[in-house]
Amino acid sequence: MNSTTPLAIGEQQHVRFAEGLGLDCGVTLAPVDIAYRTYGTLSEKRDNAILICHAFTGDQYVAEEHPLTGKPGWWSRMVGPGKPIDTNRFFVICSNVLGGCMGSTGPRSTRTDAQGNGTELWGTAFPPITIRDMVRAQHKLVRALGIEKLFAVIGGSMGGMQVLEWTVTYPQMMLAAMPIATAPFHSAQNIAFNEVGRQAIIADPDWRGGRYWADDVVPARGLAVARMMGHITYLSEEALTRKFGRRMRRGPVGGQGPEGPVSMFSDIFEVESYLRYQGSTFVRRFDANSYLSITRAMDWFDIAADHDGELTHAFAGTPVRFCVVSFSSDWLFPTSAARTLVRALNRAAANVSFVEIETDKGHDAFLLEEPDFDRTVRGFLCGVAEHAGLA
Ligand SMILES: CC(=O)SCCNC(=O)CCNC(=O)[C@H](O)C(C)(C)COP(=O)(O)OP(=O)(O)OC[C@H]1O[C@@H](n2cnc3c(N)ncnc32)[C@H](O)[C@@H]1OP(=O)(O)O
Ligand SMILES: N[C@@H](CCO)C(=O)O
Repeated sequence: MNSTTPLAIGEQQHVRFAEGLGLDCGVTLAPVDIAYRTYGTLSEKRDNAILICHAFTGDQYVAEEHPLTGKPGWWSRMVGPGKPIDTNRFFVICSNVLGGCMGSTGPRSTRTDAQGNGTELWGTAFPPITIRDMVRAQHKLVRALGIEKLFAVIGGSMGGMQVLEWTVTYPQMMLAAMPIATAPFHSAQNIAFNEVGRQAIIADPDWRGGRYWADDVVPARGLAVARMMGHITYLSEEALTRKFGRRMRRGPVGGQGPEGPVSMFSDIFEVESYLRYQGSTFVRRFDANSYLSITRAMDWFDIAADHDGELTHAFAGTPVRFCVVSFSSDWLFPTSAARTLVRALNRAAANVSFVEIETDKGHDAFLLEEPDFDRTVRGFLCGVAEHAGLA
């Protein structure tokens, strides 16, 4: 098969675990639904599966048209026949995270009793979840698909947190790990940004104590502002300058625009218009209570805290092969955080390589065209496959 082979998309999309899932907070969440997509074919030996973990607002539509936005999958560039994560060779799984809003159990799911009856949504009564809870849910899915060992677990940003959690919780269940644009703990600055986003949502009168769905409204303004602020952190000063500089859509205050006098409240600069657009399109595809729940899960993430405060202990004796990737202009999950991780892995005598990609695109560079990054992903997977004797 070659790169023109049509993408083989699996039929399965959804699995329900009636017994539920024990969460870090002590609650058993039941039932638990996991929505997922698969691409490619599982080998007879079941040894070619790659789990892709999505970032904060991503979902399972990694390599196919998104059902709400109509846009290509968020990693269509990376996943497919002949692509760096080659579906001619690998069987790719991607599931919507626990707490998400694209089919997996989350605040927007109906809360059911033991008999499966229910009409109310979870909303803010949804129990607090952690990155480890997300990974436990993925682990159930992987086992339900009949896979005992994953070839690799790969993900960027919050997806990278899940990759790291996989390596410490289920190290025997995976050959390789590729944590991208991530960190072993969420920094004070990142928690601070998340808190601003949460407060923007909560301050919106349409949030209604988290019960907005009961009144058939959404806190659109708060959620859009949260995304606008978050989106700035996903880019870089250089990228914003390159894209927009100080370009204006409308003349100076007091002048005349196409719709009349220019108000100081208009989107005068192109960059403002861009952010407003990013905010408004986000509201159409994401749930505000999921935003609250998932940002908290990220804030709690701290691998060392669960291992006597020593990151090295988390990886002691790990059999996993790591390739850690960072991007030079990423100030949200900077290269320094990746180095902290790599140093701990080295001290644990882990098998680790580290690549910093030179780019001005900021944190979201992992979602964009970056030939060096593509080569890194392809090279690492090919190397591990050869070493493991994968056909
Ligand atoms: C890993 C995961 O799980 S995926 C996570 C979920 N998905 C995302 O986060 C994707 C959403 N994020 C993005 O699209 C990010 O902007 C990026 C950085 C990844 C994409 O970057 P780029 O491809 O360079 O797109 P860019 O940031 O320029 O945005 C383009 C959009 O802005 C619009 N736009 C550009 N300039 C302006 C402007 N001045 N005013 C209004 N709109 C504008 C474009 O029309 C385009 O709209 P479209 O998406 O409807 O086609
Ligand atoms: N832009 C991506 C990455 C953020 O970390 C997202 O929204 O999920």
